[in-house]
Amino acid sequence: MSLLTINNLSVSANGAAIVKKISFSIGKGEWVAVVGQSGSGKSVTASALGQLLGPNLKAEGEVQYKGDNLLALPLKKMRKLRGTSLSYVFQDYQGSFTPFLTIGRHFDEYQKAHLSLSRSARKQQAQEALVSVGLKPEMYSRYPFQLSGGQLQRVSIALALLLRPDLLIADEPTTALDSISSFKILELLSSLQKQTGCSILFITHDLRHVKNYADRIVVMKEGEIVEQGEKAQIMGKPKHPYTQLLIDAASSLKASFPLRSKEVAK
Ligand SMILES: Nc1ncnc2c1ncn2[C@@H]1O[C@H](COP(=O)(O)OP(=O)(O)OP(=O)(O)O)[C@@H](O)[C@H]1O
Repeated sequence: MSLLTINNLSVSANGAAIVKKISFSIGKGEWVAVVGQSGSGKSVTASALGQLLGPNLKAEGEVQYKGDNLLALPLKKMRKLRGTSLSYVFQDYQGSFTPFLTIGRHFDEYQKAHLSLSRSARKQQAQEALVSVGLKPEMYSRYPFQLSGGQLQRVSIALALLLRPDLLIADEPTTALDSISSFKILELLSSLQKQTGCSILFITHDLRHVKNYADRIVVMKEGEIVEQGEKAQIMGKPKHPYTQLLIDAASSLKASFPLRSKEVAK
């Protein structure tokens, strides 16, 4: 069953097309990966879904979610949906944190905006969320600069999933991390997806990040979808030469993917 359906989505900057009439859907509980090289329009597509485009960008088309076209939703309603229905994790996790606020304060601000819980219930919920992403509850009192990149990205994921959204949009969440931390984040997302049943829209330029996790793959090039389908078909029998190029690039990079979980100490 489809959770979100994108129909002829286009994004333009001052009349110049960046994303060109793309259509794909995300099923309930499905992990859909959007792959393509830098500049192919992946992030712009992800941002368009939650009305997060820069002021000079214009989106057209339809993004159907539970009977609404997200592109046409009044901003107030869209703000309510962000976090509760669709949530984001970004590559630039550092930028999502205010340096002089503790991790606990970040949770607190978010909880106060969306929930009506007592102070102690908020703290308990936040600490449980930290534990759910493999962090110690004591991290609650730390400042962002006292955490590693991988730990901070885990906090971003805990925050993004706090309100149990239907869809997590993960825009290159591992790009700024070393390969072992990246692997751990991918494993974490996979296990959280199983626990919560959320769908994941995973944006990446690196097909190695896709092969263990995605159900379906959408390949973008210069703002267009050149191919989409089940992972086995795309990886095993790509139809488009560009997809083959991405596969070749991924297999020529002898990095530490895929590692087995037990080889990676926590
Ligand atoms: N606000 C903007 N104004 C004008 N052009 C933009 C804007 N944001 C993005 N672009 C352009 O749109 C194109 C697609 O950008 P996008 O960030 O979606 O690429 P991407 O596939 O996510 O690349 P990467 O993997 O490097 O993040 C690029 O050519 C980019 O320069």
